[in-house]
Amino acid sequence: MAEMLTTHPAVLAAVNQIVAACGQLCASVQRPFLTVCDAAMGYHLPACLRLLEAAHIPEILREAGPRGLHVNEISRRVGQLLRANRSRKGNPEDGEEGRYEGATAESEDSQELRLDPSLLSHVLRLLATHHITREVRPDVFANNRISGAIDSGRTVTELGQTPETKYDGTNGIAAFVGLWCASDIGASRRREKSREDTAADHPMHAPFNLAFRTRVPYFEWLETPENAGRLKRFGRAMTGTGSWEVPGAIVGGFPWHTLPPSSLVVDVGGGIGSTSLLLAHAFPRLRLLIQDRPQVVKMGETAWKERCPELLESGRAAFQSHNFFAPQPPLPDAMRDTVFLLRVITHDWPDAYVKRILLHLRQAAGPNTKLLLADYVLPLACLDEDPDPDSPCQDCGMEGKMKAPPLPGTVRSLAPEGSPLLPNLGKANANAYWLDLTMRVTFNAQERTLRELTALAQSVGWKIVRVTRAGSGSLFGHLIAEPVDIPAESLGLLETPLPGMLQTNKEQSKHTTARVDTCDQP
Ligand SMILES: C[S@@+](CC[C@H](N)C(=O)[O-])C[C@H]1O[C@@H](n2cnc3c(N)ncnc32)[C@H](O)[C@@H]1O
Repeated sequence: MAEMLTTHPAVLAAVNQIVAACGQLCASVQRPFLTVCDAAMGYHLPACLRLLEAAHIPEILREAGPRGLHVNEISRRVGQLLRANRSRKGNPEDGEEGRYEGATAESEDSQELRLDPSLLSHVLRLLATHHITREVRPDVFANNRISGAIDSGRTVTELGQTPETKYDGTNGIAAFVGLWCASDIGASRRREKSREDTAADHPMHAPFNLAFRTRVPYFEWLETPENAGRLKRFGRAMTGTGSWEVPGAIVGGFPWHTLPPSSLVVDVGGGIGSTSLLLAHAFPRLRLLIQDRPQVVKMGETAWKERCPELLESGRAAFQSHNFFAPQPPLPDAMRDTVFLLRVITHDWPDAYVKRILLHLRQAAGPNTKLLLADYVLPLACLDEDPDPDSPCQDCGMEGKMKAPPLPGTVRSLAPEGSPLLPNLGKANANAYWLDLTMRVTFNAQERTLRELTALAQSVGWKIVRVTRAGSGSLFGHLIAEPVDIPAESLGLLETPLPGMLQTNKEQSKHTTARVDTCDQP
Protein backbone atom coordinates (compact mmCIF):
# COMPACT_ATOMS: atom_id res chain seq x y z
CA MET A 1 0.00 0.00 0.00
CA ALA A 2 2.75 2.43 1.02
CA GLU A 3 4.61 1.57 -2.19
CA MET A 4 1.50 2.38 -4.26
CA LEU A 5 1.53 5.91 -2.83
CA THR A 6 4.93 6.48 -4.43
CA THR A 7 3.30 6.38 -7.85
CA HIS A 8 0.94 9.29 -7.05
CA PRO A 9 2.09 12.37 -9.01
CA ALA A 10 2.19 14.64 -5.95
CA VAL A 11 4.15 12.09 -3.94
CA LEU A 12 6.50 11.48 -6.87
CA ALA A 13 7.20 15.19 -7.18
CA ALA A 14 7.91 15.47 -3.46
CA VAL A 15 10.15 12.38 -3.51
CA ASN A 16 12.14 13.82 -6.40
CA GLN A 17 12.71 17.03 -4.50
CA ILE A 18 13.79 15.18 -1.37
CA VAL A 19 16.24 13.01 -3.33
CA ALA A 20 17.60 16.02 -5.23
CA ALA A 21 18.01 17.96 -1.99
CA CYS A 22 19.81 15.04 -0.30
CA GLY A 23 22.20 14.64 -3.25
CA GLN A 24 22.90 18.35 -3.44
CA LEU A 25 23.37 18.64 0.30
CA CYS A 26 25.81 15.73 0.31
CA ALA A 27 27.88 17.28 -2.49
CA SER A 28 27.82 20.64 -0.71
CA VAL A 29 28.84 19.47 2.73
CA GLN A 30 30.97 16.36 2.25
CA ARG A 31 34.72 16.82 1.86
CA PRO A 32 35.35 16.88 -1.90
CA PHE A 33 37.99 14.13 -1.60
CA LEU A 34 35.38 11.74 -0.21
CA THR A 35 32.91 12.59 -2.97
CA VAL A 36 35.71 11.88 -5.43
CA CYS A 37 36.36 8.54 -3.65
CA ASP A 38 32.66 7.64 -4.10
CA ALA A 39 32.89 8.40 -7.80
CA ALA A 40 36.25 6.66 -8.20
CA MET A 41 35.40 3.41 -6.43
CA GLY A 42 31.61 3.24 -6.70
CA TYR A 43 31.96 0.52 -9.33
CA HIS A 44 31.85 -2.02 -6.52
CA LEU A 45 28.16 -1.35 -5.92
CA PRO A 46 26.87 -2.92 -9.17
CA ALA A 47 29.22 -5.88 -8.64
CA CYS A 48 27.77 -6.48 -5.17
CA LEU A 49 24.22 -5.99 -6.42
CA ARG A 50 24.83 -8.47 -9.18
CA LEU A 51 26.09 -11.03 -6.71
CA LEU A 52 23.02 -10.49 -4.52
CA GLU A 53 20.69 -11.14 -7.43
CA ALA A 54 22.66 -13.94 -9.10
CA ALA A 55 22.99 -15.86 -5.84
CA HIS A 56 19.23 -15.51 -5.20
CA ILE A 57 19.93 -13.93 -1.82
CA PRO A 58 16.74 -11.77 -1.73
CA GLU A 59 14.73 -14.99 -2.06
CA ILE A 60 16.80 -16.75 0.62
CA LEU A 61 16.39 -13.77 2.97
CA ARG A 62 12.66 -13.52 2.31
CA GLU A 63 12.24 -17.11 3.47
CA ALA A 64 14.36 -16.35 6.55
CA GLY A 65 12.01 -13.52 7.59
CA PRO A 66 12.71 -10.22 9.34
CA ARG A 67 15.07 -11.71 11.95
CA GLY A 68 17.48 -12.39 9.09
CA LEU A 69 20.01 -15.13 8.51
CA HIS A 70 23.61 -15.54 9.60
CA VAL A 71 26.07 -15.13 6.76
CA ASN A 72 27.37 -18.69 7.28
CA GLU A 73 23.87 -20.01 6.68
CA ILE A 74 23.27 -17.72 3.69
CA SER A 75 26.52 -19.01 2.25
CA ARG A 76 25.48 -22.62 2.86
CA ARG A 77 22.11 -22.13 1.18
CA VAL A 78 23.68 -20.34 -1.79
CA GLY A 79 26.08 -23.29 -2.05
CA GLN A 80 23.14 -25.70 -2.22
CA LEU A 81 21.58 -23.65 -5.01
CA LEU A 82 24.91 -23.41 -6.75
CA ARG A 83 25.31 -27.17 -6.74
CA ALA A 84 21.73 -27.67 -7.92
CA ASN A 85 22.17 -25.12 -10.73
CA ARG A 86 25.59 -26.47 -11.73
CA SER A 87 24.20 -29.95 -12.09
CA ARG A 88 21.59 -28.53 -14.50
CA LYS A 89 23.60 -27.45 -17.50
CA GLY A 90 22.09 -24.87 -19.79
CA ASN A 91 20.93 -21.91 -17.77
CA PRO A 92 19.20 -19.52 -20.21
CA GLU A 93 21.31 -16.52 -19.33
CA ASP A 94 24.72 -17.86 -18.58
CA GLY A 95 24.88 -20.62 -21.11
CA GLU A 96 26.49 -23.83 -20.08
CA GLU A 97 28.61 -22.31 -17.38
CA GLY A 98 25.88 -21.73 -14.82
CA ARG A 99 24.64 -18.53 -13.17
CA TYR A 100 27.44 -18.09 -10.71
CA GLU A 101 30.40 -18.41 -13.02
CA GLY A 102 33.13 -16.15 -11.78
CA ALA A 103 30.78 -14.28 -9.46
CA THR A 104 32.83 -15.13 -6.43
CA ALA A 105 35.44 -17.38 -4.92
CA GLU A 106 34.40 -20.96 -5.07
CA SER A 107 36.00 -24.36 -4.90
CA GLU A 108 36.14 -26.59 -7.94
CA ASP A 109 35.02 -29.50 -5.82
CA SER A 110 31.30 -29.72 -6.40
CA GLN A 111 30.70 -30.73 -2.77
CA GLU A 112 32.45 -27.59 -1.61
CA LEU A 113 30.90 -25.04 -3.97
CA ARG A 114 30.03 -22.09 -1.81
CA LEU A 115 30.35 -18.37 -1.42
CA ASP A 116 33.11 -17.64 1.06
CA PRO A 117 31.15 -16.31 4.07
CA SER A 118 33.91 -13.89 5.01
CA LEU A 119 33.70 -12.31 1.55
CA LEU A 120 29.91 -12.47 1.52
CA SER A 121 29.63 -10.60 4.82
CA HIS A 122 31.67 -7.72 3.35
CA VAL A 123 29.54 -7.66 0.20
CA LEU A 124 26.26 -7.66 2.16
CA ARG A 125 27.62 -5.02 4.55
CA LEU A 126 28.57 -2.74 1.66
CA LEU A 127 25.02 -3.15 0.36
CA ALA A 128 23.61 -2.51 3.85
CA THR A 129 25.73 0.63 4.06
CA HIS A 130 23.95 1.77 0.90
CA HIS A 131 20.55 0.83 2.35
CA ILE A 132 20.11 -2.11 -0.06
CA THR A 133 20.08 -4.86 2.63
CA ARG A 134 19.97 -4.72 6.43
CA GLU A 135 22.52 -6.06 8.92
CA VAL A 136 20.23 -6.80 11.83
CA ARG A 137 22.87 -8.27 14.14
CA PRO A 138 26.59 -8.87 13.62
CA ASP A 139 26.90 -10.90 10.39
CA VAL A 140 23.12 -11.51 10.28
CA PHE A 141 21.40 -9.99 7.25
CA ALA A 142 17.77 -9.44 6.28
CA ASN A 143 15.88 -8.01 3.33
CA ASN A 144 14.65 -4.46 3.36
CA ARG A 145 12.50 -2.43 0.99
CA ILE A 146 15.24 -2.29 -1.66
CA SER A 147 16.51 -5.89 -1.65
CA GLY A 148 12.86 -6.94 -1.34
CA ALA A 149 12.26 -5.21 -4.69
CA ILE A 150 14.85 -7.52 -6.29
CA ASP A 151 13.04 -10.58 -4.92
CA SER A 152 11.58 -12.54 -7.85
CA GLY A 153 8.96 -14.11 -5.59
CA ARG A 154 10.13 -17.65 -6.45
CA THR A 155 10.72 -20.11 -3.65
CA VAL A 156 14.31 -21.18 -3.07
CA THR A 157 13.30 -24.73 -3.96
CA GLU A 158 11.94 -23.52 -7.32
CA LEU A 159 15.16 -21.61 -7.98
CA GLY A 160 17.15 -24.78 -7.35
CA GLN A 161 14.98 -26.84 -9.67
CA THR A 162 14.11 -24.40 -12.47
CA PRO A 163 16.36 -21.33 -12.34
CA GLU A 164 15.52 -20.59 -15.96
CA THR A 165 12.00 -19.58 -14.91
CA LYS A 166 13.22 -17.06 -12.34
CA TYR A 167 12.06 -13.98 -14.21
CA ASP A 168 8.90 -15.41 -15.73
CA GLY A 169 5.84 -13.36 -14.84
CA THR A 170 7.79 -11.05 -12.49
CA ASN A 171 7.84 -7.24 -12.51
CA GLY A 172 11.29 -7.52 -14.11
CA ILE A 173 13.35 -5.78 -11.43
CA ALA A 174 15.50 -8.86 -10.70
CA ALA A 175 15.94 -9.35 -14.46
CA PHE A 176 16.92 -5.69 -14.79
CA VAL A 177 19.63 -6.11 -12.15
CA GLY A 178 20.88 -9.23 -13.89
CA LEU A 179 20.92 -7.41 -17.22
CA TRP A 180 22.54 -4.11 -16.27
CA CYS A 181 25.01 -5.41 -13.77
CA ALA A 182 26.05 -8.03 -16.31
CA SER A 183 29.13 -6.08 -17.29
CA ASP A 184 30.55 -7.31 -14.01
CA ILE A 185 30.03 -10.87 -15.12
CA GLY A 186 31.82 -9.99 -18.35
CA ALA A 187 34.73 -8.70 -16.31
CA SER A 188 34.83 -11.76 -14.12
CA ARG A 189 34.68 -13.98 -17.19
CA ARG A 190 37.65 -12.13 -18.62
CA ARG A 191 39.39 -12.62 -15.29
CA GLU A 192 38.62 -16.32 -15.39
CA LYS A 193 39.94 -16.43 -18.93
CA SER A 194 43.15 -14.70 -18.01
CA ARG A 195 43.42 -17.06 -15.05
CA GLU A 196 43.43 -19.92 -17.55
CA ASP A 197 45.97 -18.12 -19.72
CA THR A 198 48.34 -17.56 -16.84
CA ALA A 199 50.50 -20.27 -15.37
CA ALA A 200 48.62 -22.41 -12.88
CA ASP A 201 51.25 -21.86 -10.21
CA HIS A 202 50.81 -18.13 -10.35
CA PRO A 203 52.36 -16.48 -7.29
CA MET A 204 49.34 -15.00 -5.61
CA HIS A 205 46.44 -15.41 -8.05
CA ALA A 206 45.81 -11.78 -7.21
CA PRO A 207 43.71 -10.04 -9.83
CA PHE A 208 46.48 -7.46 -10.15
CA ASN A 209 48.89 -10.20 -11.28
CA LEU A 210 46.37 -11.58 -13.69
CA ALA A 211 45.42 -8.20 -15.12
CA PHE A 212 49.03 -7.18 -15.74
CA ARG A 213 50.14 -10.70 -16.58
CA THR A 214 53.04 -10.55 -14.24
CA ARG A 215 54.34 -12.99 -11.67
CA VAL A 216 55.95 -10.21 -9.66
CA PRO A 217 54.20 -9.05 -6.47
CA TYR A 218 52.75 -5.54 -6.75
CA PHE A 219 55.33 -3.62 -4.73
CA GLU A 220 58.25 -5.22 -6.60
CA TRP A 221 56.52 -4.62 -9.92
CA LEU A 222 56.04 -0.97 -8.98
CA GLU A 223 59.80 -0.55 -8.64
CA THR A 224 60.68 -1.80 -12.12
CA PRO A 225 62.05 0.93 -14.45
CA GLU A 226 59.02 0.85 -16.76
CA ASN A 227 56.77 1.67 -13.80
CA ALA A 228 58.72 4.68 -12.57
CA GLY A 229 55.73 6.94 -13.24
CA ARG A 230 53.41 4.59 -11.37
CA LEU A 231 55.77 4.47 -8.37
CA LYS A 232 55.88 8.24 -8.25
CA ARG A 233 52.09 8.41 -8.50
CA PHE A 234 51.78 5.78 -5.73
CA GLY A 235 53.92 7.93 -3.41
CA ARG A 236 51.77 11.00 -4.05
CA ALA A 237 48.57 8.97 -3.69
CA MET A 238 49.75 7.78 -0.25
CA THR A 239 50.16 11.42 0.71
CA GLY A 240 46.59 11.96 -0.53
CA THR A 241 45.34 9.20 1.75
CA GLY A 242 46.34 11.38 4.67
CA SER A 243 42.90 12.94 4.07
CA TRP A 244 41.30 9.71 5.34
CA GLU A 245 42.71 10.41 8.76
CA VAL A 246 42.46 13.39 10.99
CA PRO A 247 45.84 15.08 10.42
CA GLY A 248 48.39 13.93 12.96
CA ALA A 249 46.04 11.27 14.38
CA ILE A 250 49.02 9.00 15.00
CA VAL A 251 50.08 11.36 17.78
CA GLY A 252 46.94 10.48 19.76
CA GLY A 253 46.82 6.84 18.60
CA PHE A 254 49.18 5.57 21.28
CA PRO A 255 50.24 6.79 24.73
CA TRP A 256 53.69 7.74 23.44
CA HIS A 257 54.43 9.88 26.47
CA THR A 258 54.29 6.77 28.71
CA LEU A 259 57.22 5.09 26.93
CA PRO A 260 60.58 5.13 28.68
CA PRO A 261 63.02 7.73 27.31
CA SER A 262 64.77 6.68 24.11
CA SER A 263 62.23 3.97 23.31
CA LEU A 264 62.44 2.74 19.75
CA VAL A 265 59.57 2.83 17.27
CA VAL A 266 60.07 0.52 14.30
CA ASP A 267 57.95 1.85 11.44
CA VAL A 268 57.50 -1.43 9.54
CA GLY A 269 56.80 -0.79 5.85
CA GLY A 270 57.12 2.86 6.81
CA GLY A 271 57.44 4.18 3.25
CA ILE A 272 59.45 7.38 3.11
CA GLY A 273 58.85 7.92 6.82
CA SER A 274 56.07 10.54 6.80
CA THR A 275 54.44 9.09 9.92
CA SER A 276 57.79 8.69 11.71
CA LEU A 277 58.61 12.29 10.96
CA LEU A 278 55.43 13.41 12.71
CA LEU A 279 56.35 11.31 15.73
CA ALA A 280 59.94 12.55 15.73
CA HIS A 281 58.73 16.15 15.91
CA ALA A 282 55.99 15.49 18.48
CA PHE A 283 58.08 13.26 20.81
CA PRO A 284 61.71 14.36 20.88
CA ARG A 285 62.67 11.47 23.19
CA LEU A 286 61.60 8.72 20.78
CA ARG A 287 64.00 7.00 18.42
CA LEU A 288 62.76 5.82 15.05
CA LEU A 289 63.73 3.06 12.65
CA ILE A 290 61.93 3.15 9.32
CA GLN A 291 61.97 -0.13 7.44
CA ASP A 292 60.89 -0.63 3.86
CA ARG A 293 61.97 -2.06 0.54
CA PRO A 294 65.44 -0.93 -0.60
CA GLN A 295 64.26 1.47 -3.27
CA VAL A 296 61.75 3.14 -0.97
CA VAL A 297 64.37 3.42 1.77
CA LYS A 298 66.65 5.27 -0.66
CA MET A 299 63.85 7.71 -1.50
CA GLY A 300 63.13 8.21 2.20
CA GLU A 301 66.73 8.91 3.06
CA THR A 302 67.02 11.44 0.26
CA ALA A 303 63.88 13.20 1.46
CA TRP A 304 64.99 13.27 5.12
CA LYS A 305 68.50 14.46 4.22
CA GLU A 306 66.86 17.48 2.59
CA ARG A 307 64.18 18.15 5.19
CA CYS A 308 65.60 17.08 8.54
CA PRO A 309 69.22 15.88 8.21
CA GLU A 310 69.80 16.42 11.93
CA LEU A 311 67.49 13.50 12.78
CA LEU A 312 69.63 11.09 10.75
CA GLU A 313 72.96 12.61 11.74
CA SER A 314 72.18 12.56 15.45
CA GLY A 315 71.28 8.88 15.31
CA ARG A 316 67.72 9.55 16.53
CA ALA A 317 66.30 8.13 13.32
CA ALA A 318 67.45 5.69 10.67
CA PHE A 319 66.20 3.92 7.58
CA GLN A 320 66.67 0.20 7.11
CA SER A 321 65.97 -1.89 4.05
CA HIS A 322 64.07 -4.87 5.37
CA ASN A 323 61.62 -7.34 3.85
CA PHE A 324 58.81 -7.77 6.35
CA PHE A 325 58.27 -11.36 5.23
CA ALA A 326 61.74 -12.17 6.60
CA PRO A 327 62.71 -12.40 10.31
CA GLN A 328 63.19 -9.06 12.03
CA PRO A 329 66.84 -8.20 12.52
CA PRO A 330 67.65 -8.80 16.20
CA LEU A 331 67.09 -5.75 18.35
CA PRO A 332 69.60 -4.88 21.04
CA ASP A 333 68.32 -5.98 24.47
CA ALA A 334 68.04 -2.37 25.52
CA MET A 335 65.51 -1.86 22.74
CA ARG A 336 63.18 -4.76 23.28
CA ASP A 337 60.52 -2.43 24.73
CA THR A 338 60.00 -1.37 21.16
CA VAL A 339 56.77 -0.34 19.45
CA PHE A 340 56.25 -1.98 16.07
CA LEU A 341 54.12 0.41 14.02
CA LEU A 342 52.32 -0.84 10.91
CA ARG A 343 50.41 1.94 9.19
CA VAL A 344 48.26 0.90 6.23
CA ILE A 345 50.13 -2.40 5.89
CA THR A 346 47.68 -5.10 6.93
CA HIS A 347 45.08 -3.95 4.39
CA ASP A 348 47.54 -4.64 1.54
CA TRP A 349 47.73 -8.37 2.20
CA PRO A 350 45.54 -11.49 2.48
CA ASP A 351 45.28 -13.08 5.93
CA ALA A 352 48.07 -15.65 5.37
CA TYR A 353 50.52 -12.87 4.50
CA VAL A 354 49.50 -10.64 7.40
CA LYS A 355 49.98 -13.60 9.73
CA ARG A 356 53.52 -14.03 8.40
CA ILE A 357 54.39 -10.37 8.97
CA LEU A 358 52.92 -10.35 12.48
CA LEU A 359 54.51 -13.66 13.39
CA HIS A 360 57.98 -12.35 12.56
CA LEU A 361 57.30 -9.31 14.73
CA ARG A 362 55.95 -11.52 17.50
CA GLN A 363 59.13 -13.59 17.46
CA ALA A 364 61.22 -10.44 17.76
CA ALA A 365 59.07 -9.04 20.57
CA GLY A 366 60.12 -8.76 24.19
CA PRO A 367 57.60 -8.91 27.04
CA ASN A 368 57.01 -5.14 26.91
CA THR A 369 56.93 -4.76 23.16
CA LYS A 370 53.75 -3.28 21.71
CA LEU A 371 52.29 -3.63 18.25
CA LEU A 372 50.42 -0.65 16.84
CA LEU A 373 48.22 -1.30 13.81
CA ALA A 374 46.98 1.85 12.07
CA ASP A 375 44.38 1.06 9.47
CA TYR A 376 40.73 1.40 8.63
CA VAL A 377 38.56 -0.52 11.08
CA LEU A 378 35.34 -1.38 9.29
CA PRO A 379 32.30 -0.94 11.52
CA LEU A 380 29.35 -3.26 11.27
CA ALA A 381 26.21 -1.84 9.70
CA CYS A 382 24.32 -2.73 12.91
CA LEU A 383 24.97 -2.12 16.61
CA ASP A 384 28.29 -3.72 17.47
CA GLU A 385 27.14 -6.03 20.22
CA ASP A 386 27.78 -9.71 20.77
CA PRO A 387 25.00 -12.19 21.39
CA ASP A 388 24.65 -13.12 25.01
CA PRO A 389 25.34 -16.88 25.14
CA ASP A 390 23.15 -17.14 28.26
CA SER A 391 20.04 -15.98 26.46
CA PRO A 392 19.94 -17.63 23.05
CA CYS A 393 17.30 -16.56 20.59
CA GLN A 394 14.11 -18.64 20.63
CA ASP A 395 13.96 -18.68 16.82
CA CYS A 396 17.44 -19.70 15.79
CA GLY A 397 19.33 -20.52 18.97
CA MET A 398 22.12 -18.17 17.87
CA GLU A 399 21.38 -14.61 18.71
CA GLY A 400 19.65 -13.41 21.80
CA LYS A 401 20.01 -10.45 24.12
CA MET A 402 23.09 -8.50 23.14
CA LYS A 403 26.01 -7.57 25.30
CA ALA A 404 28.48 -4.84 24.53
CA PRO A 405 31.88 -5.75 23.03
CA PRO A 406 34.53 -5.95 25.73
CA LEU A 407 37.44 -4.16 24.07
CA PRO A 408 38.34 -0.73 25.49
CA GLY A 409 37.76 1.97 22.93
CA THR A 410 35.13 0.15 20.87
CA VAL A 411 31.76 1.76 20.30
CA ARG A 412 28.36 0.18 19.70
CA SER A 413 27.37 2.81 17.18
CA LEU A 414 28.84 5.82 15.45
CA ALA A 415 25.40 7.41 15.21
CA PRO A 416 23.96 9.56 18.00
CA GLU A 417 22.24 7.45 20.64
CA GLY A 418 18.62 6.75 19.67
CA SER A 419 18.92 8.16 16.16
CA PRO A 420 17.47 6.25 13.21
CA LEU A 421 20.75 6.52 11.30
CA LEU A 422 22.72 3.41 10.40
CA PRO A 423 25.18 2.64 13.21
CA ASN A 424 28.09 2.88 10.75
CA LEU A 425 26.72 6.21 9.42
CA GLY A 426 25.99 4.61 6.06
CA LYS A 427 27.04 6.51 2.97
CA ALA A 428 29.01 9.01 5.02
CA ASN A 429 31.49 6.21 5.59
CA ALA A 430 31.22 4.50 2.22
CA ASN A 431 34.87 5.13 1.45
CA ALA A 432 36.15 2.46 3.82
CA TYR A 433 33.88 -0.13 2.24
CA TRP A 434 34.91 0.92 -1.28
CA LEU A 435 38.52 0.57 -0.28
CA ASP A 436 37.81 -2.83 1.24
CA LEU A 437 36.60 -4.24 -2.05
CA THR A 438 39.27 -2.38 -4.03
CA MET A 439 41.93 -4.17 -1.96
CA ARG A 440 40.02 -7.40 -2.44
CA VAL A 441 39.68 -7.25 -6.20
CA THR A 442 43.22 -5.98 -6.68
CA PHE A 443 45.31 -7.93 -4.17
CA ASN A 444 42.99 -10.54 -2.62
CA ALA A 445 43.46 -8.34 0.45
CA GLN A 446 40.85 -6.42 2.43
CA GLU A 447 39.96 -3.90 5.09
CA ARG A 448 38.89 -5.66 8.27
CA THR A 449 36.35 -5.31 11.04
CA LEU A 450 37.59 -5.14 14.61
CA ARG A 451 36.50 -8.74 15.09
CA GLU A 452 38.53 -9.81 12.06
CA LEU A 453 41.62 -7.88 13.13
CA THR A 454 41.37 -9.20 16.68
CA ALA A 455 41.10 -12.81 15.50
CA LEU A 456 43.93 -12.39 13.00
CA ALA A 457 46.30 -10.86 15.54
CA GLN A 458 45.37 -13.39 18.23
CA SER A 459 46.06 -16.27 15.84
CA VAL A 460 49.74 -15.32 15.78
CA GLY A 461 50.28 -14.30 19.39
CA TRP A 462 49.15 -10.67 19.59
CA LYS A 463 46.22 -9.61 21.79
CA ILE A 464 44.56 -6.36 20.85
CA VAL A 465 43.99 -4.46 24.07
CA ARG A 466 42.87 -1.02 22.96
CA VAL A 467 41.33 0.71 19.97
CA THR A 468 41.31 4.42 19.31
CA ARG A 469 39.48 5.99 16.41
CA ALA A 470 41.18 8.88 14.69
CA GLY A 471 38.34 11.11 15.90
CA SER A 472 35.81 13.34 14.11
CA GLY A 473 33.98 10.31 12.80
CA SER A 474 36.96 8.86 10.92
CA LEU A 475 36.95 5.07 10.50
CA PHE A 476 40.71 5.07 10.66
CA GLY A 477 41.75 3.35 13.87
CA HIS A 478 44.82 2.68 15.97
CA LEU A 479 44.90 -0.76 17.56
CA ILE A 480 47.36 -1.52 20.32
CA ALA A 481 48.33 -5.17 20.82
CA GLU A 482 50.50 -6.96 23.36
CA PRO A 483 52.40 -10.22 22.94
CA VAL A 484 50.69 -13.38 24.21
CA ASP A 485 51.50 -17.05 23.63
CA ILE A 486 51.67 -18.01 19.97
CA PRO A 487 48.97 -20.65 19.36
CA ALA A 488 50.58 -24.03 18.65
CA GLU A 489 48.92 -24.31 15.23
CA SER A 490 50.62 -21.10 14.09
CA LEU A 491 54.13 -22.09 15.09
CA GLY A 492 54.69 -24.02 11.88
CA LEU A 493 53.47 -21.21 9.61
CA LEU A 494 56.95 -19.80 9.08
CA GLU A 495 58.01 -23.07 7.49
CA THR A 496 55.20 -22.92 4.91
CA PRO A 497 56.20 -21.17 1.68
CA LEU A 498 54.02 -18.20 0.77
CA PRO A 499 53.15 -18.08 -2.93
CA GLY A 500 54.94 -15.21 -4.62
CA MET A 501 57.26 -14.67 -1.70
CA LEU A 502 59.80 -17.39 -2.42
CA GLN A 503 62.45 -15.03 -3.61
CA THR A 504 61.92 -12.26 -1.12
CA ASN A 505 61.69 -14.71 1.80
CA LYS A 506 65.30 -15.62 1.26
CA GLU A 507 66.33 -11.99 1.43
CA GLN A 508 67.67 -10.84 4.72
CA SER A 509 67.53 -7.30 5.94
CA LYS A 510 70.34 -5.63 4.14
CA HIS A 511 71.68 -2.90 6.30
CA THR A 512 70.81 -0.11 8.58
CA THR A 513 71.54 2.87 6.44
CA ALA A 514 72.10 4.98 9.47
CA ARG A 515 72.73 3.89 13.01
CA VAL A 516 69.95 4.28 15.58
CA ASP A 517 71.68 5.57 18.60
CA THR A 518 71.14 3.32 21.61
CA CYS A 519 72.28 5.74 24.26
CA ASP A 520 69.77 6.72 26.91
CA GLN A 521 70.11 10.43 26.43
CA PRO A 522 67.19 12.01 24.62
C1 LIG B 1 50.42 1.38 1.72
S1 LIG B 1 52.11 1.73 1.88
C2 LIG B 1 52.17 2.37 3.53
C3 LIG B 1 53.39 3.20 3.77
C4 LIG B 1 53.46 3.87 5.14
N1 LIG B 1 53.37 2.93 6.24
C5 LIG B 1 52.41 4.95 5.25
O1 LIG B 1 51.57 4.85 6.13
O2 LIG B 1 52.42 5.89 4.46
C6 LIG B 1 52.80 0.12 2.03
C7 LIG B 1 54.29 0.11 2.19
O3 LIG B 1 54.72 -1.26 2.37
C8 LIG B 1 55.97 -1.38 1.71
N2 LIG B 1 56.24 -2.80 1.45
C9 LIG B 1 55.63 -3.60 0.56
N3 LIG B 1 56.15 -4.84 0.59
C10 LIG B 1 57.11 -4.81 1.54
C11 LIG B 1 57.99 -5.79 2.05
N4 LIG B 1 57.97 -7.06 1.60
N5 LIG B 1 58.85 -5.45 3.04
C12 LIG B 1 58.86 -4.17 3.50
N6 LIG B 1 58.04 -3.19 3.06
C13 LIG B 1 57.18 -3.51 2.09
C14 LIG B 1 55.79 -0.57 0.46
O4 LIG B 1 57.01 -0.25 -0.16
C15 LIG B 1 55.04 0.65 0.99
O5 LIG B 1 55.92 1.65 1.42
